[in-house]
Amino acid sequence: MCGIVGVVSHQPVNQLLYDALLLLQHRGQDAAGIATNHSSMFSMHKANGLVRDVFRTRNMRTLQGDSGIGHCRYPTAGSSSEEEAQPFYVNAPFGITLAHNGNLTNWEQLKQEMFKNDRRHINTDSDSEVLLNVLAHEIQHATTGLMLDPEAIFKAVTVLNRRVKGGYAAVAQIAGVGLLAFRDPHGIRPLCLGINETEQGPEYLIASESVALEGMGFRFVRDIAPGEAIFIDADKKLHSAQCADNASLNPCVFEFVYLARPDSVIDGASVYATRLKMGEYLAEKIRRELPDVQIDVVMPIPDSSRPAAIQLALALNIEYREGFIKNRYIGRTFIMPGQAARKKSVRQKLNAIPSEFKDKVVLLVDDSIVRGTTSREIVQMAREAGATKVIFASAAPPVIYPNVYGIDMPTRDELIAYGRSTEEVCREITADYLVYQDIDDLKQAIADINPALTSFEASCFDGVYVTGDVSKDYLDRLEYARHNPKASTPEDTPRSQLNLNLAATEG
Ligand SMILES: O=P(O)(O)OC[C@H]1O[C@H](OP(=O)(O)OP(=O)(O)O)[C@H](O)[C@@H]1O
Ligand SMILES: NC(=O)CC[C@H](N)C(=O)O
Repeated sequence: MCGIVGVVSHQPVNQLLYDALLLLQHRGQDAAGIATNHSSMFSMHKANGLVRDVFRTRNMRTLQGDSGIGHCRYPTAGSSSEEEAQPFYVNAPFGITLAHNGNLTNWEQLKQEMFKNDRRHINTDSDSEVLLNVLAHEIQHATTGLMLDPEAIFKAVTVLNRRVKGGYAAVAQIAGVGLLAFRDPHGIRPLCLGINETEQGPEYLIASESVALEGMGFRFVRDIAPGEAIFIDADKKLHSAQCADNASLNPCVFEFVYLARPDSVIDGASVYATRLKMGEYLAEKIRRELPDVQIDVVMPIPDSSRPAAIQLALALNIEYREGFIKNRYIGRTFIMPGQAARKKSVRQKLNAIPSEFKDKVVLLVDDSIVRGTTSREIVQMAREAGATKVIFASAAPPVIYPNVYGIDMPTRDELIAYGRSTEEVCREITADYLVYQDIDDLKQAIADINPALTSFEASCFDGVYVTGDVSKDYLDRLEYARHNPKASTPEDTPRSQLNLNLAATEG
């Protein structure tokens, strides 16, 4: 779940892209990058770090042009090395830069195809570099001569959508030609379009979340449809086309649970409103499951669980208090690479106010329990602060399957609920009671806000992979690669493993 942004303006766009990335920082804290286009030249700067640390004035000065793209990264494929920071660039055809949010499930197979059939060299283990090369190859094929019209671009995206599997929302810029944005045919990752009417004509901003449009003074126009591509040409004229054979909307439920900012609206549903609803449904379950437990106070684990906790307290008519204070200078711990960094950060990030806990039965509400790093520490901290009983409630169901579409939960053994009953997880996190949201209630909480949303990508909870290419073998291989990082590149992967992968992705 990286943050992506693309803009076509009448003014220099460097500051606008920087500010938009700051608004998307919660989607990726590992690396950031901007590429701008000035006539037929690109300028690019990218590095590991937060947006505010990556760009210095001298870098900003070099980012010239009135259109460009930006990215903040949370790695899902490859590594967190600087070479894999985005945007990526290829020089042929025309010169293209690309920024991608999501994860391709067949990137290794595509990488091999690119090399063997298309003679394209891919220099990293990033699936996003593969996506760019597929796009470049298909644009090359769809074009004759030096003219590149919207029809050829949409044809290229149509073929790309047939070749590429997984979750992807992308913005790409073709040097001197225009800005392209596209969303995968299952509509897993979000992408929306905004407009700013000026005296010189309209300006367009495309971003992962609506918060980036509003924050930059653009008016939200609409979400980009699954399988749709939008192209804004050099004259700033917008073209759009459906580029998928069988498009269907299956937004990722984890965007609503945790990833997105609450003030964003994704696919017609306010993230904040869906989190309130999650709190309501969770309250009903607590009422059913713990009818005899006298709870004194409801507390959120800041930040993401706050709306659910507020509404839950209201529904149960229990006092809502903030017992944990978050250090606002520590980033989001779930999206940090490495378990050691995550563990250390929980206590640095959250501190308890003892008077709020002393001699109380507290109900702690979190948006989700993934590895259990946060909940384990938090329950202990609540007890140390004087709570007599600690009840833990999760606004999302148990996470038991890996996510392969852009959230870094790749191996089952990292997930605390994998292979454990609710009682066993409760024991692991040392809580007195543990209540998880039901999956149907989670989906309903989102559908209550936008009834047009009838299907979701909820694989980490229900094991249903909407792209249809993720088999048990595939997941086994992913785990093997995760546990044996040296063997994770196709060149180093044992032959048998590679065959397994190709069979899994073809099947
Ligand atoms: O079970 P775990 O693996 O610990 O993951 C779940 C936790 O991680 C997130 O917190 P984070 O600090 O990332 O973000 P937040 O401030 O937005 O809640 C989330 O809100 C949970 O508290
Ligand atoms: N979280 C994401 O969207 C990651 C994008 C891409 N797969 C990467 O690892 O850079």
